[in-house]
Amino acid sequence: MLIAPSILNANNLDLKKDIKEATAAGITRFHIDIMDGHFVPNLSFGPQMVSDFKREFPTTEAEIHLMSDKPDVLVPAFVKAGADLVEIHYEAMSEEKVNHWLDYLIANNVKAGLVLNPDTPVSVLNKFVSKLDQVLLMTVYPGFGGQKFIADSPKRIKKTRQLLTKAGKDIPIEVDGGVNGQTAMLAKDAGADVFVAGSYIFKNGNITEQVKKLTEILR
Ligand SMILES: O=C(CO)[C@H](O)[C@H](O)COP(=O)(O)O
Ligand SMILES: [Co+2]
Repeated sequence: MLIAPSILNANNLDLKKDIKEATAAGITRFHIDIMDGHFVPNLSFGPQMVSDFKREFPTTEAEIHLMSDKPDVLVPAFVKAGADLVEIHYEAMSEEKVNHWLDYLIANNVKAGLVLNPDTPVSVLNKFVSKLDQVLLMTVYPGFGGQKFIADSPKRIKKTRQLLTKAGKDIPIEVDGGVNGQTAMLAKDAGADVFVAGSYIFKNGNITEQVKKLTEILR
C-alpha cells in the first residue's frame, strides 16, 4: 500500500513546508496534478514545479498526473524535468498516441501509467497492458480537488484487478479523487494499492496526523 498525496490542495504558497511535513511522516511519493485549462477546466502546475521538486527532494518520487490533450509538448517536458512516473489520460489522445507516449516513457526509463476517467470502460486497458507500470482509475471526474468519491468505483477496481490478473500483469492500481478514511478502505478491499489523497491530507488541519491516520487505516 502506498499513499501518494496530491499537492493540488496543499498551500501553494508554502508547498515546501507541506511536502517536508508529509515526507517526515513517511510519504515517499507525491502526486502532481497537471491541468491544462482545456482537457480539464482548471489550471495547476508546469514542468518547473517538477524540476524544483526533484532538486529539493531528490529521493522522493514525483508522479505526474497529466490532464492534458497536448502530450506532444508536455510529456517530453515533464520527462526532462525529472518525473519518476508519468500518467497519461486514455481520453486525451488517439490510441496511436497512447501507444507512442507509453513507448516514449519506457525508452526514457520513466514509469508509465494510463489513467481512465470514471465512464471509460476498463476493458480498453487490454490494448496497452503490456506497456504499463501502473493503472490510475479516476474515482471523480478530473479537474478539481475536494470532490466526492464515485460510489461504483470499487466495482471498477475489482474488474481492473481481474483484467490484470488474466493478462498476467501484477501492477499497482491507483485511485484518485475523494479518498478519505472510509473510501480508502472500500478501494483497498476492491484491490487498489496506491491511494492519492489531496484534501484529506492537506485540508484537514494537521498533515502529520492525517498521514498517520491514513497509513494506519491502510495497514
Ligand atoms: O486528479 C485530481 C483531480 O482531477 C486530484 O488528484 C484529486 O482530485 C485529489 O484531490 P482530492 O483528494 O481532494 O479529491
Ligand atoms: Co490526480
